[in-house]
Amino acid sequence: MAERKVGDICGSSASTTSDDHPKDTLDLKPEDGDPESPEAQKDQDLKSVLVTSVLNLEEIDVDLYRGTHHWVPRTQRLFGGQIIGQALVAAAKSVGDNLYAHSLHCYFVRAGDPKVPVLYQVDRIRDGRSFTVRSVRAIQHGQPILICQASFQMLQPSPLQHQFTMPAVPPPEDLLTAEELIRLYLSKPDLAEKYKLGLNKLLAIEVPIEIKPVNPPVFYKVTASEPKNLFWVRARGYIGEGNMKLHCCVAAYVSDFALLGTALLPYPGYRAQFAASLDHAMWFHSTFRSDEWMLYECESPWAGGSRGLVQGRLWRRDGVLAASCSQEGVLRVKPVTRPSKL
Ligand SMILES: CC(C)(COP(=O)(O)OP(=O)(O)OC[C@H]1O[C@@H](n2cnc3c(N)ncnc32)[C@H](O)[C@@H]1OP(=O)(O)O)[C@@H](O)C(=O)NCCC(=O)NCCSC(=O)CCC(=O)O
Repeated sequence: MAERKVGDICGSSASTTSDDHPKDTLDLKPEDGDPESPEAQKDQDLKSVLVTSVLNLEEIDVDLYRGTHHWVPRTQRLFGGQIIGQALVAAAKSVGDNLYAHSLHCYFVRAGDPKVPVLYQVDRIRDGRSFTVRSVRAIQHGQPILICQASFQMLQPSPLQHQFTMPAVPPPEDLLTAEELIRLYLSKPDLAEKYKLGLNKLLAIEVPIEIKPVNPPVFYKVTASEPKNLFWVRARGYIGEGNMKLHCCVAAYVSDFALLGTALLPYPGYRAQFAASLDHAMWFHSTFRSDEWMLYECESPWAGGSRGLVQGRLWRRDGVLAASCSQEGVLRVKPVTRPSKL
């Protein structure tokens, strides 16, 4: 598959500036303009696999694209965030540079099969004066696995602007990554053998996202907590200024990671026997860089009927609310059996 510049993956480009009004820029150019320069090559080497692989769809026909997989959860059903991110890439292909993704709504209707690619069929629902809407069916074995609607808007500033306040948390520089935490636990001399296997399996997972939990879990120590979680997240590797639509696609991928588990936090006596996202909705509020640390604030306001509702807010480091998401998932649990103390 030919290497593509960041700018053309979503078919348009708009710089991700810190102000609220991204300026149109040309497609991403290596800093010194010489694509063969060591700096550009370094960027190319460091470029996030999310950009070079996961979100880099192959065009099969008009409004028909094919996506491949990079990382698959141990459940061996496709990661929901991958399907959402690829669907948004497909939707954005036929949307102009002057329009920005502002929301998406999806249903996961069948489990994705990691053994075959995913086809994305785009339906151009409407191109309005200010808003443009696309509908996308993610298809495998001739059946939809995801149905998604995405809406894009022209920039239309307004005097009505407000947001919640970003939670006060330590900066990412003061925290450890998930990998560093696992290595720290593995270094404990008294760690039971049975835990080492599980932790090493976690280390081996090549998730294209870096995560720094704000309140690091104490592995294998089961205590109930509120259904709330905070962690710093960013795409692994370099994406660069590039294309705001692409950063929204990466954020869509990131937003589904570790979100549903928030609903399980109050129930340490249970473990998920069957858990899967049923739907996912997302709203994009301002420009941001998905390859820079962002605070992901997750909470679950409700659970019941073998389902859990979880909500997330992605914050820029400067306190600007970048995106919000909501998701309901099926949560079928069973009691955790612990070895008897006797
Ligand atoms: C949600 C479902 C499963 C609903 O379909 P159905 O109604 O036909 O299925 P169902 O009757 O609910 O049964 C689904 C599975 O649950 C099992 N099942 C049924 N009742 C159960 C119970 N009381 N306790 C435990 N398991 C039970 C069934 O045996 C079946 O397992 P078997 O299938 O083994 O027979 C489907 O719409 C679907 O798969 N949608 C896609 C969900 C998805 O893939 N989301 C994104 C990935 S999830 C994600 O990304 C989260 C992150 C991550 O995965 O890490």
